[in-house]
Amino acid sequence: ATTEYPAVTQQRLDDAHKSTDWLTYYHSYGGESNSPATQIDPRNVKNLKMVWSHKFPADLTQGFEATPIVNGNFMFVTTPKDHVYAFDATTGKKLWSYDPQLPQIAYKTVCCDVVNRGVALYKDSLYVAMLSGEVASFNAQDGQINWKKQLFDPGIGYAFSLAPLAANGNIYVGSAGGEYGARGFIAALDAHTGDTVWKKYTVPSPDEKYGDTWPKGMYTHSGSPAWLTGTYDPENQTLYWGVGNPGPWLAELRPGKNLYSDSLLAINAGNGDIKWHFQYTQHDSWDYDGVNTAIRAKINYQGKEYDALIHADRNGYFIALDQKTGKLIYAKPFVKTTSVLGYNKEGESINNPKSYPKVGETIHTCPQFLGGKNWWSMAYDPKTHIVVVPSLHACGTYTGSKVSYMQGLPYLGEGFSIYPEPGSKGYGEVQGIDVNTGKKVWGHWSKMPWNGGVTTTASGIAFTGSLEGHLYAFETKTGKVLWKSPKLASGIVAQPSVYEVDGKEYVAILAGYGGANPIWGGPMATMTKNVPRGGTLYVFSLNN
Ligand SMILES: O=C(O)c1cc(C(=O)O)c2c(n1)C(=O)C(=O)c1cc(C(=O)O)[nH]c1-2
Ligand SMILES: [Ca+2]
Repeated sequence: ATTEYPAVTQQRLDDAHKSTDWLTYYHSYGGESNSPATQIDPRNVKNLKMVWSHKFPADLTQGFEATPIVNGNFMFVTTPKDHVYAFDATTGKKLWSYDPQLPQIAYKTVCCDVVNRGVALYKDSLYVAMLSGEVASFNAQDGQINWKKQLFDPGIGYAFSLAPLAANGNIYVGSAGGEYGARGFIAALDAHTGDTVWKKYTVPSPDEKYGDTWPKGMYTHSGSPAWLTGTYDPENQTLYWGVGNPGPWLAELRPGKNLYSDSLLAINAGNGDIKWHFQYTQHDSWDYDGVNTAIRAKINYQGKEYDALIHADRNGYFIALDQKTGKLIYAKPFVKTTSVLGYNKEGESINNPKSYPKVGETIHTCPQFLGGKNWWSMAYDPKTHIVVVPSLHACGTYTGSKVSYMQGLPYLGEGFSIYPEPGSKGYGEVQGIDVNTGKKVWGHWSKMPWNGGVTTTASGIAFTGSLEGHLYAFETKTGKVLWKSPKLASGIVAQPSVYEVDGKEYVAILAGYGGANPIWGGPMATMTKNVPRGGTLYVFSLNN
């Protein structure tokens, strides 16, 4: 029976890493995507059975990318085109749903499918950011709208694709639009009223610090979006938020380091001030968005303890940074890397001059633009100090072309193609990486790309789904396949969530192939053309 909605207090969010709910995008503020649940363990996981499923309207044929968010026995998911659904997490009974019926213009400047990655919860409310530029607050219990705010006009270059982050009375969002030259921003809205508390552009204006890392006048159409949810340290109220690719893609048109493109920002959550930055890729010409999650982790590297941030970058490096200073601890390639050759003592990327395309010229480099890993959440199990990373082994060509900025139109100046990384056993590899060394300890290969996010549990399991449509349970420590679900109705590009209600543990996953790969993947997309489309939510549990 559906009960009263339990308020998501700040205390519950601060303690979310210890919770068997799934209250926030990465389960916890630290970004671990690691549940303390242990009822499903490596021995009994083979007995998992589907307990309920929900098929979404058949006209939603795009990518289902949301992580199911669970509070008590309420589960919330979003679908392509920003529909919101609330279910009873134990029975699948639909409690309420909302279709914003976005106008066509809302889909105009969306680079990589009309996706939504999920909701944020705070107190009695639920928050969604939409492709149209709206951020909306709902009563989580019944779906009544509290407020709606428009942060930008649809169709001019911006979109929201991310799940918002809730902390200390604020709702944090970041913009997409790197492929349209839309100058990126991160904003804090008052959770109660929706009023903007602060808004910070990711590219400084000429009079601000680092404004001189761009040619004069370019900052107004500089890309550098912030399209994935950041992580957070509640103790010193610092956000760790990634910034995407600079615009246009063709670096030749914008001499300089182009800060803060492809960087991690440590941000004062109260006022938006930048405490430090680390630029993963300077002067990017390959769409190596630096938005991928930076997980807070205690590591021991070469005999020294660090409060670190660990991150698998699009540029192919697995990176550990010092949380306090943003200084580089290590950077180790996890796929073949020929654009960025390494990092110097100052922590600057050393870029291969031969990997820069010029107008009318073609270069080959690795990884290609979707990166060694795209936005797909990795999961970190502190007990084994292993992080499980969905990686992509692909290289490609880039050809430079002339481009000028036009509001609302693509701003690339490059054409591109994709081919398999020479010598690799497929496009996809789920990797177990020991954060104390930065080195791979196991790999599970697949011919097709692996675009599913990962969730680990305290019992030593890593759950993640394949494009073939199977949810897998790997042993976190060894990569051994412990269980594989029957083939689901579509391929998986979302992250599972794990939760308990009334002492029973469940695993939830959205199947519904889509996202960037089928749109931009060329031959890599062609090999996935038989993956059926359409979204279904599946929930598994032990039959006891
Ligand atoms: O620069 C940007 O603003 C931006 C936004 C997004 C997005 O919002 O989904 C993607 C990308 N870039 C991108 O480069 C990319 O590879 C990508 C993949 C996906 C996806 O959902 O599968 N989104 C995006
Ligand atoms: Ca991009």
